[in-house]
Amino acid sequence: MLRQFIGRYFPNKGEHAVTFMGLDYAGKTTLLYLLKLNQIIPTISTIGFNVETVDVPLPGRRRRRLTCWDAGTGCGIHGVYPLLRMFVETSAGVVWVVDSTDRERIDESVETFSSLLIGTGDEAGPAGDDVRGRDTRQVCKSHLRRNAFVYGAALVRPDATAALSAAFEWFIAAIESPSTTSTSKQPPVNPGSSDPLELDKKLSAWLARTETDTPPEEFIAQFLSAKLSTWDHYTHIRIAYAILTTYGRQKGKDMIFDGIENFIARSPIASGRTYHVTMTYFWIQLVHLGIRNTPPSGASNASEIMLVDSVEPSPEDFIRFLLMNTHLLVGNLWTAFYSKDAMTSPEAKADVILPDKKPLPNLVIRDAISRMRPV
Ligand SMILES: Nc1nc2c(ncn2[C@@H]2O[C@H](COP(=O)(O)OP(=O)(O)OP(=O)(O)O)[C@@H](O)[C@H]2O)c(=O)[nH]1
Ligand SMILES: [Mg+2]
Repeated sequence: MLRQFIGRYFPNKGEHAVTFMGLDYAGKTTLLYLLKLNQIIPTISTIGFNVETVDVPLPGRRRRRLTCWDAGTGCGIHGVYPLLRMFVETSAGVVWVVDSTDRERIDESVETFSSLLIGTGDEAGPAGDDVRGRDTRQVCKSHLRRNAFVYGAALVRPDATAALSAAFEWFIAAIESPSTTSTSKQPPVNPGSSDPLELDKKLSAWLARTETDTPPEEFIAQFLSAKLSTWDHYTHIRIAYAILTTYGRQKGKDMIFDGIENFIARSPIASGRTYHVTMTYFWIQLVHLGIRNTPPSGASNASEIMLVDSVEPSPEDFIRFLLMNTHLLVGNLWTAFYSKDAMTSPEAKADVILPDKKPLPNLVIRDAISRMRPV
């Protein structure tokens, strides 16, 4: 089902779709925009995906077009990456980015790579081993089980393109070789990690619901008059999406706060629920970020749209928004930012409190990038 939806909502012109994955701060977004814009741009931790069509360099000044899905870890890697494994299924290949200067986390990167993509977390990294004296490339190589290769590149150096050319030449040959295409479509599932199958089912169920949803205006009217027939996580995400894309953040935010309080007070299907101001704020913030990060439909590829200033998706772009922001399926996503004690406190219920674990992101990289042009 995911494959069909991606094909329909992110159509391409025959180029391969590939996924960039890796630990937080590994350099995925830096790599993506170096390929796209030929410059190092300031990044913030990515939430959801950045999707860009880029012409990757190959030796001899040749180029090859790929659609790259840069999978952000801004909401914590372990809650969201099991779900991303499903996106691997729709990808021709995966670029796993490792920060080779971060010796302390090489093992963690290798273990995460193994457990998510190879499905063998137990036999994965050399846990407890001291990798600091060893070559990063050797550590990574010794754990590769599939058709994979380790390339090194200092992205910030002027000769980065030469290193990337060699890497992408190997990568494209690998994803086009018949022996890899059959296995790459069947990512193994690691039963030990956090419910990938549950998230898989949930995503399929959400996508199926989009096909029978009432139109956005009718849906908003039902919400405001407390007449919706469902009151679950999907409905909440859709309320925030529909209202923010229709009314904008300033007006929409208050409509959502007031509407949810009203709904809980009046609708029998919400009886027993309590209105929670910080939780409502958290989801408004995350949905708003997702909206800002989703290129609207109507252009032939994401890269054309992202370079157009102030174009935002419409209520009809909800499916594209869901596909690019799958972290929103995770109901306890707030635990990456708030401790349980903070979120369940009376103060958090009555008023917005700030996260006590890490700040909510308030800036989207696309805003900065939309002011740049490829060079
Ligand atoms: N010196 C150096 N810095 C790099 C290189 N690649 C990335 N960085 C820096 O590393 C930091 C994190 O890079 P990002 O590209 O945001 O990392 P990411 O993998 O997208 O991280 P998440 O979105 O949190 O998953 C940024 O400050 C980059 O400028 C590199 O090759 N050399
Ligand atoms: Mg990123």
